[in-house]
Amino acid sequence: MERLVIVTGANSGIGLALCERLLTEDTGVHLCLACRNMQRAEAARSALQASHPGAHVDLLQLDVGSVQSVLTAAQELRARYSKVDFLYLNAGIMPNPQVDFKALFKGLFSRNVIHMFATAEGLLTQQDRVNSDGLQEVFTTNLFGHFLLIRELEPLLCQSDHTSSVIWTSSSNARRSAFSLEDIQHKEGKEPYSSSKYASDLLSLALNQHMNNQGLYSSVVCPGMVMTNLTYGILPPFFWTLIMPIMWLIRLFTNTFTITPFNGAEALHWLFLQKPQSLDPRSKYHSLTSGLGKNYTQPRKMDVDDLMSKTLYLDLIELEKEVRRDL
Ligand SMILES: NC(=O)C1=CN([C@@H]2O[C@H](COP(=O)(O)OP(=O)(O)OC[C@H]3O[C@@H](n4cnc5c(N)ncnc54)[C@H](OP(=O)(O)O)[C@@H]3O)[C@@H](O)[C@H]2O)C=CC1
Ligand SMILES: CC(C)=CCC[C@@H](C)[C@H]1CC[C@H]2C3=C(CC[C@]12C)[C@@]1(C)CCC(=O)[C@@H](C)[C@@H]1CC3
Repeated sequence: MERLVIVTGANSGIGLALCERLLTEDTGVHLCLACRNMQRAEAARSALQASHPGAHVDLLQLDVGSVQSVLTAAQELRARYSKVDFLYLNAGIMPNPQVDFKALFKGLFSRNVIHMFATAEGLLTQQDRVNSDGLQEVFTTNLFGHFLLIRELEPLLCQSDHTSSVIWTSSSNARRSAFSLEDIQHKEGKEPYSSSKYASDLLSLALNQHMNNQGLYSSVVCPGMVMTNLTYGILPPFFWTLIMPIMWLIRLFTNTFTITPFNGAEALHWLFLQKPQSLDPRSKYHSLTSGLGKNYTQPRKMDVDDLMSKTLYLDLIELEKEVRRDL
């Protein structure tokens, strides 16, 4: 039977590469590209249909950073479809990134150099802002908008005799110490990206605990270090041109430098082929590329605990009530 796959942030980078790979895997797949910019979404659909003539590709206007847009988009999805098989929560932002060059230089000569290049730990800060809903923009885009979307799509995701998969594009940059239950939106700190990705790891665990019995399964993925609009935004273009040979060299020493969106989409694609019941809710599934260019997926245990994940889940439900009240 035709499977319906919704991908947020599908017009570029890892999301678009995933769509290409899914259509190559299964020409019968029914894709829905959920994007904030319809011109870019149209361009993505044209590219997909050029390489896969006759592919079934729908478009949906969705800005996950806006509560009203999520509610409107979910209403449209409920009107269009009777069930959802895969929901890839992939849209994400890292606004105004700053690289700590002192830490980078120090790290280059430390024993942690591989870890530093795999996770960017201690290297990156961002400048967040408050959106028109009065919420932190990174938190809303990377986490809360997607949470709201799941809640709104429950009738399509949770059905008897049917399982559905929700797959978060998280990151190895997710770090417990960047996240606080006292400040889930990360209003205070300078690492909203890391905080939001750690929150998605926690939330995925909670979703499994609350919703497996309704047929919904959640997983998290790290695509590795991929050259996309998000990464190109971190340094000026001339700098990237300068260090690109170094990036390919680093790839020989670490399997986390997947570099191309096709490689980065490896674990997202791999999860499409698995039975959701067979997956480990406490593992993050990493896209990896060997020095010789072989792609593979590897589960790695996450640094998450049940109490934190449950508390975050309840806090998000509370926040959901508040934003609905304020609409
Ligand atoms: N690149 C990397 O090395 C890594 C990336 N990731 C994660 O992968 C995911 C995909 O990013 P990547 O492909 O790298 O980067 P891109 O910038 O290419 O893709 C991000 C996508 O998200 C969309 N998006 C951003 N904000 C919104 C919004 N408010 N509503 C709807 N769509 C939105 C973008 O749309 P638009 O074109 O309109 O901006 C774009 O399609 C992100 O979640 C990112 O955090 C994780 C680890 C590493
Ligand atoms: C090669 C030299 C000398 C400099 C480049 C340093 C950084 C710009 C680069 C090193 C590790 C990278 C990295 C990411 C972005 C670019 C780096 C900081 C990510 C943060 C991108 C988004 C993610 O989610 C992470 C998994 C990436 C981790 C590694």
